[in-house]
Order: sequence, then structure tokens, then C-alpha cells
Amino acid sequence: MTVDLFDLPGASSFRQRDPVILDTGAVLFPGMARRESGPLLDAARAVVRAAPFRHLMTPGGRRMSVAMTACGEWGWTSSLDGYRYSRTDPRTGAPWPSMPDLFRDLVRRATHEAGFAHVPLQSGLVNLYRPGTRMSLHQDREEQALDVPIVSVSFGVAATFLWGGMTRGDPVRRVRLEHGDVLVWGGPSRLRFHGVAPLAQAEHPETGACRVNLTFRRVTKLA
Ligand SMILES: O=C(O)CCC(=O)C(=O)O
Ligand SMILES: [Fe+2]
Repeated sequence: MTVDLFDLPGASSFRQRDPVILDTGAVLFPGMARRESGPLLDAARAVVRAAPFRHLMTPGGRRMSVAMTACGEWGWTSSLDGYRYSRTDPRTGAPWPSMPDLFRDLVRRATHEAGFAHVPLQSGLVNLYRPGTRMSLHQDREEQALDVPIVSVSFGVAATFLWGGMTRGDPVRRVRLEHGDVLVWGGPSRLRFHGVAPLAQAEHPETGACRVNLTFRRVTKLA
């Protein structure tokens, strides 16, 4: 007799579903990070203890509704002076916390399963969404390594990810991102517009009313 682990009560929610291709170079891995969500979220909390969440200002003078921090060699920041990457936390002048090994392992796995050779491990952004928090449509283009994909991991309350085109006015698809989902976009999709719709009021056992997103990028040109 064979025992299918996924038939055991309580385990079915850990079944990882098939990847979903959104566009050439863009693939969603439903539930890829779900089994390890506890340790991954603990690692994110350790990053936040060392470099607390903050609401950055946009160059246009608006306070971003998402709370952010970073780990790894480079952290993305925004201020009235513009968007930029910094090797240190502008709040303290100290280097960003190092990128947890668990993050690195997951990013390597997702990058390779999506079919990309170069793994984005220089910058790990941590985004915190509360009910109503949103991120407007944008491109990730402050990086010099546009030939390396982005890896994005979602935990907690499900979000509606806005998947646009190559110009701001292109049609936008709404993609539901759930706890443990991993999205990779690179190649011809690397500069697609994307964003997050206002987070719904909901509860998740691991994050309460919040959604936590981890976004990984390479910042400097490949040698
Ligand atoms: O929270 C997300 O899913 C997207 C985050 C994002 O696009 C960014 O940080 O640039
Ligand atoms: Fe982005």
C-alpha cells in the first residue's frame, strides 16, 4: 500500500500547484514558499529588528503606504531626492542586515525553476501591507542588471497583484497572490509595469491582518 502524504488530514493545503506562465519570462509558482513560511517569516522579523520598517517618501513628496526595509548588500530607498540603492540604511548609516540563507536558498530555487541562470541576491526588500495599503503601477528599473530577473514572495493576507504591460497604459491583469506564492519575472517581462491593489481587510494565522512581500533583485551589472 502506498501512502500519499497529501491525503493526510491537514496536509492538503501544502500541495504545491503547477506553475502558471503569465507571459514570456514571467512565472508564478503557487505555494512554493509555503512549507517554509514559518522560518522565512522569522528570518524576515530578524531583518526588521535590525532595520525597522519605515514609510518612505516618493520623489513627488507623498508618503508611501507600504512600510519597507531591506537586507543584503543593497537596499532600495526613496526620498524627495529620488529613488536609489544604498549600501547602508540611511536611518543609521549601518550596512543593511545580511540576507538570510533561507532567503537565498528559496531565491536560487525559484530562479532556476523559472529557467533563468542569474540569481538576484544583491538586494532583498521587505514590504509590509496593512489593510488598504497599495502599491501603484510602476516598473522596477533602478537596477543596472536588467538581464537578471526579479523574485517576489508573498506571505499572509492574499493580495491582488496588478500585472501590466510594457507601457503604463497597457491593459492590466489581476493576479491573486496567496500565502507562499512565488512570482519570477525577467527576460522580456523584466520591465513590465506592476503594482498591488489596496489590501483587503482579512486575517491570516501567520501574519494577522498583514501581507508581507519579499522582493529580490540584482542591482549592479553582471561582470
Ligand atoms: O508587493 C508586491 O507584490 C510587489 C512589490 C514591488 O513591486 C516592489 O517592491 O517593487
Ligand atoms: Fe516593483
